[in-house]
Amino acid sequence: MSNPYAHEERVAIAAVRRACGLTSSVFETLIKNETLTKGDKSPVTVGDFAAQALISTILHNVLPEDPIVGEEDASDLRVESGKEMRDRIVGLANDALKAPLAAGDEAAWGVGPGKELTADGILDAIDRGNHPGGPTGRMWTIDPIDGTKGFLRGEQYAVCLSLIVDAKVQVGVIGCPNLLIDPSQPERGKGAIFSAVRGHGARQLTLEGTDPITLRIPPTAVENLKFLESVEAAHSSHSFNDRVTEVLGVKAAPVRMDSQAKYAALCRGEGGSYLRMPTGVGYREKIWDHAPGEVLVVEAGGVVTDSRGQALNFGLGRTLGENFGVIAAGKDIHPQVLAAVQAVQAEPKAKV
Ligand SMILES: Nc1ncnc2c1ncn2[C@@H]1O[C@H](COP(=O)(O)O)[C@@H](OP(=O)(O)O)[C@H]1O
Ligand SMILES: [Mg+2]
Ligand SMILES: [Mg+2]
Ligand SMILES: [Mg+2]
Repeated sequence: MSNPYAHEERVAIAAVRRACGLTSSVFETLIKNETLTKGDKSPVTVGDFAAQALISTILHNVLPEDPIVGEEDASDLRVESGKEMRDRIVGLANDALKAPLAAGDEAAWGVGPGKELTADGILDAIDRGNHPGGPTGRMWTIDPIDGTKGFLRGEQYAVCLSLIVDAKVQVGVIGCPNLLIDPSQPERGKGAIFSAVRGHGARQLTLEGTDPITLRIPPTAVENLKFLESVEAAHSSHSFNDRVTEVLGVKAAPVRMDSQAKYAALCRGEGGSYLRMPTGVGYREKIWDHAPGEVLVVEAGGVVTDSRGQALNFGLGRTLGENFGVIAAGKDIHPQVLAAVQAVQAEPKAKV
């Protein structure tokens, strides 16, 4: 069967690629007062807002009926105190919209020389990401910069976009400007895009859209895996992972990496398993933090569940609901990792 989402995938790759150009150039010039702290104390930069405006504008131009679940909203930018940041974001988003057409782009998508929006147009584009999510219909998720803390440290981050249809992720695209194209050939440089369509495989491309490689998670013995985990101890429990590592007899230390680059790394054979268990503060995982990664891993031959062994539910709204953690791994070892997680949970003093 031919790829039913070929058009959506092409648009998503073009939007993510353009947004990766924006975020890379923002990083070079980011200055201290260009970051806000949100209500949940997490950072958001001019890059996050501008990249969401850019991706949302392209989606709206190409697929105007599709709702968008975006991480950011423009309320802090609409007030007088937000003027300086607003002006900078409008400039950045318009520079990215106006940038020359790259391979795969079409002027009809509202990009290329001469394509600019007013400040209100940019703020409205950000706020089109206000869809509440839910169990039915089509919707896109945008995480314009996933791993904002990694972005600010100059480490890993990812531009993440997915199409969910009736609660199932059908298309996932993850752009990783700081990830090596090929870890075994560092001289090839950094910048990769990962893309998957349900039932139609997972691929890696360069940021320019060249050199496609099909992704397959290679089989690995459980004792040889290296868990992938967040850098930020507040985002998932490092001590829980340490206990799972002991229970499984895994020798290697975990690999810490920000953002959904972890899902991408897993797909090309790095690590073997991504474990994200809650820290116990009642945080609910957001759908945009997992939707593209889920379809990517499944299409690369892996399995993604929570700690009950159930599939993640993308139909509950903007979050995944009550937090039972996330376990992603190759098909062959997922059952063993899941069993070890459940064994650690059952220990009298589970270090969750
Ligand atoms: N207490 C918490 N527990 C789990 N995830 C959290 C969290 N606080 C924030 N996050 C999410 O963790 C994401 C980053 O994950 P990672 O640690 O894998 O890089 C953040 O995405 P953003 O950076 O897009 O805000 C944010 O949505
Ligand atoms: Mg954030
Ligand atoms: Mg995120
Ligand atoms: Mg983000």
